Amino acid sequence: MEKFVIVGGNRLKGTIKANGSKNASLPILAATLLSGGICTIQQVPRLRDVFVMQELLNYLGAKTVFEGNTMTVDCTYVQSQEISEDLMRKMRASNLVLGPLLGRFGNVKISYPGGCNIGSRPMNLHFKGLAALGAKISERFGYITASANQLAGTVIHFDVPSVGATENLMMAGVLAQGTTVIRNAAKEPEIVDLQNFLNAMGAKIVGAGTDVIRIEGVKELGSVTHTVIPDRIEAGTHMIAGAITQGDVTVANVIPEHLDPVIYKLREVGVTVEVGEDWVRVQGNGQLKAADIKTMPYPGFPTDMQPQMMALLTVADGTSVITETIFENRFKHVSEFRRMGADIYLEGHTAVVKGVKRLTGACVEASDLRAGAALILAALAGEDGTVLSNIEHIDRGYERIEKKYNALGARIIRVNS
Ligand SMILES: CC(=O)N[C@H]1[C@@H](OP(=O)(O)OP(=O)(O)OC[C@H]2O[C@@H](n3ccc(=O)[nH]c3=O)[C@H](O)[C@@H]2O)O[C@H](CO)[C@@H](O)[C@@H]1O
Ligand SMILES: C=C(OP(=O)(O)O)C(=O)O
Repeated sequence: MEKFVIVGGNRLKGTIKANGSKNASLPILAATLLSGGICTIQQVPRLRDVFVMQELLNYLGAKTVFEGNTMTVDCTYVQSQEISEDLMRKMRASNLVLGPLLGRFGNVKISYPGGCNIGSRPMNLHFKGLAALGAKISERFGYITASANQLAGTVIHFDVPSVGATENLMMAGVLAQGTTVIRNAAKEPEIVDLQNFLNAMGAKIVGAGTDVIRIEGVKELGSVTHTVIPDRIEAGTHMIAGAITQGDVTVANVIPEHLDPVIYKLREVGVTVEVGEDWVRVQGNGQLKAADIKTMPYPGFPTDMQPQMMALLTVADGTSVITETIFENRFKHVSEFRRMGADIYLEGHTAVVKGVKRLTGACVEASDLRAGAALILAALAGEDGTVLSNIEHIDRGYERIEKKYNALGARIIRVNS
């Protein structure tokens, strides 16, 4: 098992480049299953979840080549529409093959996906939407079977805006007969990227980025080359690395608008943030001030940045209130922060964080991807050394994060023990 040994106390300085977005790459790679040709996807991050998606595509009969950050996917000869439980359990985003396989082949059998333990993460909205398009859905022994001779467009209204359900429904709707309308759709930038990818393949979708998405069904989809958008969550994590170490960090390869919720919150906390065309620069200004946060669907403050922002607020002057509204179990990092000397009171969906002068080193565990990233940030600002275990969670979403931070002056060693 690998661990990180982190020596805190160094100010991070310099430029760090964000990779392509994990959460945009995964649905786009799943969407290649809809193509009768070869798709070339650029700026794909080399992450554990992406490798799992590649394994999934190969398992289904696709031919994939992943060189550098470009993945070529040929789904011409995809045959299988049934996926083993072992493979499905490797990540949450494996559920994104449901829509495209059903749309193209009219038949799919998968088990429930795995993924980070941050909440119950049901799939009822995916199933309700697909059933509204005419699919017959059944569940038996943990397996879900969906079938339809021909999906037919209709109006779907989500109870809550779900990113994954919006993506699955878009991918199922592109080859459906007639028009599919998704109301109360999720508005995340990764959904806009998926729309752009599908449209470049020949789909007719408008409205991604708003809460109404309209899809005119087409007969087939072709080949395309597409560049994935930069990862706003990775970029936001690096911004906090600059802020929490009172450093001076420029994050390159970003779409600043996607970072607005983080930029405005960091300014409220007293951090200087300069915004360029495709970069942001973060400078620590001495004292950090408390601020309240409520996670919300985009363009609200992202739940995927909540643990990292909590790390920053543990050392801010005053009391911050953090409310998690998206996932009911996304506070597992709190007990680990406490081991590092943080003063946090937890009640239900709310964490009350009283800032302390400094965190101390400790032996802590990453319970999930962003909790792990947040513990790195806390350790960078802490006194002494921290040993962080379960770092395989972090490798799901960050490509060699220790290498990037060490280039800015951090001291993080990956050890095997
Ligand atoms: C690969 C990927 O893109 N993952 C992101 C995606 O996850 P994911 O797509 O799984 O998250 P959703 O947007 O679906 O979840 C949002 C909320 O909807 C609920 N829900 C969802 C589906 C459903 O059928 N029924 C239901 O009730 C969930 O429990 C949650 O409370 O969006 C989340 C919310 O921004 C992010 O944290 C994840 O990083
Ligand atoms: C929760 C996340 O991812 P996933 O939905 O793939 O578990 C995340 O990226 O923070």
